Amino acid sequence: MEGVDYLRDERSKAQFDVETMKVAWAGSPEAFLVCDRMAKLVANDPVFEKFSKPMLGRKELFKNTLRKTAHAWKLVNDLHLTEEEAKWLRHYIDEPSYTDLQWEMFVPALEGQGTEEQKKKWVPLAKTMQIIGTYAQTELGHGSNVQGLETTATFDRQSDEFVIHSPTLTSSKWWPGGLAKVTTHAIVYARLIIDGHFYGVHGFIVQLRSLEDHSPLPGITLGDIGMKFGHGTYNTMDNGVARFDRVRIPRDQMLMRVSQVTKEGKYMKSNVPRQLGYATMVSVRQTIVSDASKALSRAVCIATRYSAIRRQFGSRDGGPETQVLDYKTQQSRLFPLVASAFAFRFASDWLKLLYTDVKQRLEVNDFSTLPEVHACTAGFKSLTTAATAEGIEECRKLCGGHGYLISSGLPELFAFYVPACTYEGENVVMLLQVARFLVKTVSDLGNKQPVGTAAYLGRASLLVQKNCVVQTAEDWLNPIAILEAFEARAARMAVGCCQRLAEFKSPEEGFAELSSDLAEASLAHCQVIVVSTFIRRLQQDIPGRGVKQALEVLCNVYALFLLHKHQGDFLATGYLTPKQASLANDQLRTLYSKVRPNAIALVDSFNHTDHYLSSVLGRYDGNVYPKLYEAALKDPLNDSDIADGIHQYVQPILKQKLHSSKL
Ligand SMILES: CC/C=C\C/C=C\C/C=C\C/C=C/C(=O)SCCNC(=O)CCNC(=O)[C@H](O)C(C)(C)COP(=O)(O)OP(=O)(O)OC[C@H]1O[C@@H](n2cnc3c(N)ncnc32)[C@H](O)[C@@H]1OP(=O)(O)O
Ligand SMILES: Cc1cc2nc3c(=O)[nH]c(=O)nc-3n(C[C@H](O)[C@H](O)[C@H](O)COP(=O)(O)OP(=O)(O)OC[C@H]3O[C@@H](n4cnc5c(N)ncnc54)[C@H](O)[C@@H]3O)c2cc1C
Repeated sequence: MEGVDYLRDERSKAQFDVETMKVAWAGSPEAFLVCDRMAKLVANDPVFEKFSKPMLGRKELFKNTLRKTAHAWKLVNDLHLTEEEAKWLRHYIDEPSYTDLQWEMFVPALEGQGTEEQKKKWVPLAKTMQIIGTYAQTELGHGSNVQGLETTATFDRQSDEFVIHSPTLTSSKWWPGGLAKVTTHAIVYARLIIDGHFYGVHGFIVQLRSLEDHSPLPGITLGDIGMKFGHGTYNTMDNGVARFDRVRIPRDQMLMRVSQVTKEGKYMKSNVPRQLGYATMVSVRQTIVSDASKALSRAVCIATRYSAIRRQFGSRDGGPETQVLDYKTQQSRLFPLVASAFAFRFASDWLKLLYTDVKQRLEVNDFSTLPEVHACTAGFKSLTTAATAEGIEECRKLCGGHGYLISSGLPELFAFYVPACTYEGENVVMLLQVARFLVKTVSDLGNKQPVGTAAYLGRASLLVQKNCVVQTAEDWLNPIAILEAFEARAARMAVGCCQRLAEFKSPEEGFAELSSDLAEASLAHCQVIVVSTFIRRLQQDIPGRGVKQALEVLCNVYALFLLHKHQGDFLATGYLTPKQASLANDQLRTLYSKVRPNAIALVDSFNHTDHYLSSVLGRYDGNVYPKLYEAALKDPLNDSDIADGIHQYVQPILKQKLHSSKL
């Protein structure tokens, strides 16, 4: 049999209806149709070809992306695509570009932090791409500590302008996407100074380049920050540096939803919290969670298909060898990642609802749920990006040596993905934000009953006393048992940290000293929410033959895999006995056997095109070896039998006269 037959055979074993699972993955029939249409539009358009990318130099990579982005914008207009469709189009083109910043950060920052008047002026310009903007917050010297930014915006009462200035080398804006060569405008975050007084960091709309000839405006120095990790992925993007030498902008270009500066130079605070200035980051963190499920689904699709084709050992009497997918070790590394992709997908759907709700509330100045939403977006961002980055690397290893080839699609996916652990809030820094929320919630338990995602902490006194009642491996299939185990572990970790915090001279000192434990407690809290979201999703109506059952198996795999991975926490906090932890692992092994017949169908449900996967190993048709060979032959080194440099550098060595008899 060939790879093609192996996958056909695997598909015939599926115990659920793949077409309905595709809809469950996409979120709704409508969402499925949009994704499917956009994926095919990109896959069938030769402009979006990407197999030649690994061979391109930096300048060609960048220009190639400009060309694709221009073509995409033409399609958006010619085909009258909606914003949602255009977002999917960008996603499937699969190349970081300035438009990511334009649509994911510049427009949301204008919409979220601008006044009605500002939005009326700037948003239409941005949405029609008459201006192209980026989000210029991070500096050479500070990224995580936003309040530590050094760029200044000094109000000049006489001219009714702000003077944007970079006073030090470390105040240079550093990293913003598109800043180096493309963007005409930026939201520049700077310390506001009026009459020598500092009023904190605010966003300012600054024009960077002439709209006539694209040259930097006077006083502005722009450049690229250099090549980044990997080759053809983030180097398509011109992440940039900007320095401002007393650049003047009109007063009405300070984003004034949160606070205003009057013509007279009076600083006025609205009745909105200053954290609203961070709202764009909350919005993007939410998108990043959704992107995690997409990136992980892509990696596991490649690794699962290839694992069904790859055979090693186990041949008897000349019969076929064992598919590596049948090895329990392969399953125990791969299936939890398949389950995680689904878990993150459902978590991101739920987070989107939470975010939509807070957005509506913020519009009518209801800020009550902002701390919880901030904690959730920050925590989920951290949990999902860390797990996805690790998961992609695991998938590379699951593909053995071939996983290291660029043609496997995995090295470039990894290089593209890993910065997600850093941008939009470094992952550990984000967990510490969750920790602040947890400590506040637990410390306030006597006065205030927690709600929403923290509601379980309201039962903390009970959860720290109760013990797990599981007696058999089957008991671990009960969602109530699973959820209580996660809640008890998280509550015990949070309460334990709070008790120890009280032993320090000051809360700040305690927080700093216990920050590792607090980050672990935060992760445990986020896992409660992801697991409970998966469980709740399964309580909804899920149509299609066997779809719900297949998802139930994955939900249990996800939860019990986490329980096994973190069993140290579960045991140390005393909720579980070693016997119960071991029963969970027994159940996990049984669950892997249930995933096995559905493995290929599950990854088919992601509906990824071969173009999107850009992987010879993950091809839908399974024709791996001939195509791997074909891809190798296309390498420029194979253009001739005698490569450049052989005559010059190798032959002289081969033909040398040896002088020493010892050699
Ligand atoms: C690929 C995916 C999708 C889109 C792609 C788009 C673009 C392409 C890819 C990458 C682009 C990348 C862009 C960027 O990276 S932009 C730069 C992002 N930078 C950061 O994320 C900086 C992280 N740092 C911070 O957010 C803050 O400095 C930090 C939260 C760490 C600290 O804030 P602060 O200095 O104000 O101090 P605190 O005293 O800790 O906070 C006060 C108070 O406010 C609460 N808080 C903080 N942040 C928020 C928020 N966002 N919303 C609501 N509330 C917030 C905080 O918890 C404190 O509360 P309390 O404890 O009650 O006092
Ligand atoms: C590909 C990419 C694209 C980007 N795009 C943009 C963009 O468009 N616009 C923009 O403004 N920025 C952008 N950034 C910058 C990005 O937002 C920052 O790099 C990020 O916020 C992390 O900040 P930092 O680099 O200062 O890291 P640091 O904060 O210096 O982190 C270094 C280490 O210190 C630790 N650390 C920091 N603070 C604490 C603390 N309080 N407690 C414990 N540990 C701590 C971190 O955990 C980390 O291990 C981008 C970055 C990348 C990689």
